[in-house]
Amino acid sequence: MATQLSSDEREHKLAPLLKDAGWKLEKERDAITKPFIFDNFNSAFAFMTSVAMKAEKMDHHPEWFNVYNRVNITLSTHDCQGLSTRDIALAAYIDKAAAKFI
Ligand SMILES: C[C@H](O)[C@H](O)[C@H]1CNC2=NC(N)=NC(=O)C2=N1
Repeated sequence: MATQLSSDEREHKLAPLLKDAGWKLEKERDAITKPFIFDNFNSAFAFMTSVAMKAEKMDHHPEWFNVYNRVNITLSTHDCQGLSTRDIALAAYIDKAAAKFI
């Protein structure tokens, strides 16, 4: 069972994503969000496919919204109603995957 990030994890694992990697905390709940822009729909969907495969392996799924070349992603852990280390791990994968398709 996932548990919410501790204050130590927020300081050492979450803060770098917010400071350096373009993720933002949502205002109304404990979640992080980031917009991605690709050259076209094909690249956006290839990226989404890569993230979808990883999400299935992790049994941890993004909330996302796609229009043509834009993908807005929100991460949070429903099981603990907030951010967990699973979101940190998926965010790291997402940033790596995006770099291949942007
Ligand atoms: C039953 C299944 O393991 C759970 O519902 C998984 C699936 N994917 C999930 N994804 C996310 N983002 N949060 C969860 O708590 C979660 N739980």
